[in-house]
Amino acid sequence: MKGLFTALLIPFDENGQIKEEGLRQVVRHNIDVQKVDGLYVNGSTGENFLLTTDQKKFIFETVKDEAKDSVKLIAQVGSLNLEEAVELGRFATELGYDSLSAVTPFYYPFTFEEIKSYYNTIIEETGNDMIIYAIPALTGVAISMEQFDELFANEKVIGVKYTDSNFFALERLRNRYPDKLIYSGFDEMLVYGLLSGVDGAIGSTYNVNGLRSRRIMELCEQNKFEEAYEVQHEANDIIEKVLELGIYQTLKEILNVKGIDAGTTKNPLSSFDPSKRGKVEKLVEDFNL
Ligand SMILES: CC(=O)N[C@@H]([C@@H](O)[C@H](O)[C@H](O)CO)[C@@H](O)CC(=O)C(=O)O
Repeated sequence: MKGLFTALLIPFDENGQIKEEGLRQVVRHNIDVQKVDGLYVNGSTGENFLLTTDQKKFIFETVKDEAKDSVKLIAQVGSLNLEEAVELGRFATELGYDSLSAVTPFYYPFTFEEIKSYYNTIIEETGNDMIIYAIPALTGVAISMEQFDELFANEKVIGVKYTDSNFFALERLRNRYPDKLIYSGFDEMLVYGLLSGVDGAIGSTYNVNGLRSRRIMELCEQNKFEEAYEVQHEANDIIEKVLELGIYQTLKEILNVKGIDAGTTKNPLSSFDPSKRGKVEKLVEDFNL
């Protein structure tokens, strides 16, 4: 379960329906061209929180059918509706997903006891492993070291997708839990995560920049940190432009420019502004995406 995982983009049509053939093309592109080690399915990048339960299930099913056992598969099942999270967890587990993941419950000011109960319920009801999806910037939920102690006390909690810029906390977590899986969640900080000893990375830009990101990982493994940092600079030139133009819209447009049917985003997310297509074509050319 170590290595480079793409947070999968999901192609939608103008009516918000999933484009199955496009989804299969995006899966194949990640496996065959970006050569990732795994896919993180129905995460933020997959616009998960805009979908119906049936759409989430269709995605789990289609991705598994296309990927088979060629890469590791993590199913993000987090939901404010715990019954839905359990239903999705059972469904993905029966499909053979290697682990579940779930975002910390958000919106309401949940206590840590409520958050812990949420994770333990999903694990008890599914029997699968769990990777905590911690993203304080979007959920407002920060997990303390002591709280990680309690979550990691459940041996089925195998790790955390650490999407935060607190590298002191990351270093302390790595030091405290050498046997748990820690994934870097911010692609623009991949090299710092690797320096902190993460076991892998999960991110959106690997849909289009997986090969360059793998290079950063390889250089860090070889202790060639200056060279790794140079490649991170290139990756961040791409990420800066992608963020400026709209992250998910632009990542999909890069794939569309390359002839992969990545469709569009789902309402209420706005679709890509076609007047900016020239900027995307230049990005693809300049960085050999
Ligand atoms: C909010 C968001 O999209 N975060 C991305 C990052 O890959 C992010 O897009 C990237 O670092 C650019 O900021 C991932 O952490 C999200 C992720 O793994 C997911 O799709 O669940």
